[in-house]
Amino acid sequence: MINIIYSGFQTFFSVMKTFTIWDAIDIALVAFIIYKGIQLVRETRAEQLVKGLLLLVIAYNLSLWLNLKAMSFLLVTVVQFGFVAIVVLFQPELRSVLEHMGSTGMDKFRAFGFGGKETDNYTREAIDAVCSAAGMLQKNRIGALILFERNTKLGEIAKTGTLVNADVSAELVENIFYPKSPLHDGAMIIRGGRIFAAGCFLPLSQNQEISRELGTRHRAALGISESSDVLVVVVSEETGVISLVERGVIKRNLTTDTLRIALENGLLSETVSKKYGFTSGFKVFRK
Ligand SMILES: Nc1ncnc2c1ncn2[C@@H]1O[C@H](COP(=O)(O)OP(=O)(O)OP(=O)(O)O)[C@@H](O)[C@H]1O
Repeated sequence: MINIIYSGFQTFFSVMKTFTIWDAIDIALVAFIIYKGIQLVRETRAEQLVKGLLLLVIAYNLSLWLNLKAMSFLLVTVVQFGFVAIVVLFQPELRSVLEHMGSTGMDKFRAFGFGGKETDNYTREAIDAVCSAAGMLQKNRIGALILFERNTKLGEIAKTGTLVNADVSAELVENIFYPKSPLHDGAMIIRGGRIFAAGCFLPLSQNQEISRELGTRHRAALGISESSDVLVVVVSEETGVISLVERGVIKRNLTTDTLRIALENGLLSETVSKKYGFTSGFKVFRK
């Protein structure tokens, strides 16, 4: 036992002798990438996948160590074919992770004061208009689905509806969602503080854990937020409840004031208040 500990120390010190600053940077970089990877897949369907892959790797190494030839052959084959299957099955998650990486880079760019600010005034006006419209729609039990585009472009989604290209005003938002209006069915997209399109069709979320209380309007909001960095405001026709959806997570029962703060935090390059802690850490409503 003492011999083992002694040889362990010897190996450690011989490695440390050749240890340079570049090795430290190398280790720090790998640790950072692993940490970011865990952050990206946490609380997504991919979390289970990563756990499964880790189990496979452990099982493969065990089978090599125990010299179980048939078992290690089987595991290698599973991993090889499994890789292709993973890319196909988890295409939405992989896409979302890559898009998230891209938008995180963009956020950093904005945080240093480049770009973004010139649209803040339009966005602020759009937030005011949407919050005021949400209050009216809630009062009159009129359903609404409003997307605030951020870094992920929603041009393909806009094509499923009608291009509007108008300044945002509370009256126009209310008008579009008025039940007899031709564009009331579907979602409105706000790009750069202007109404870009309305009557758009969104992909529905396939998440089985979404509460059964939530119908297709809310599922559509969750669906688009799973594959993009959009912020979605939903007003329920049935209950008048105002919700905000971001990255597959829904926050329910907002007031127009808490909605405004959440939107400001999520959309403006200089946020006004972090008081409510939105737009991150939402809890998913489960069954
Ligand atoms: N895929 C979709 N893309 C865009 N809008 C959709 C989509 N599916 C449903 N909607 C909108 O949601 C409306 C139907 O809402 P439904 O009652 O099924 O959902 P809900 O989540 O229960 O909403 P509410 O609480 O407002 O009743 C449709 O009339 C349409 O305007």
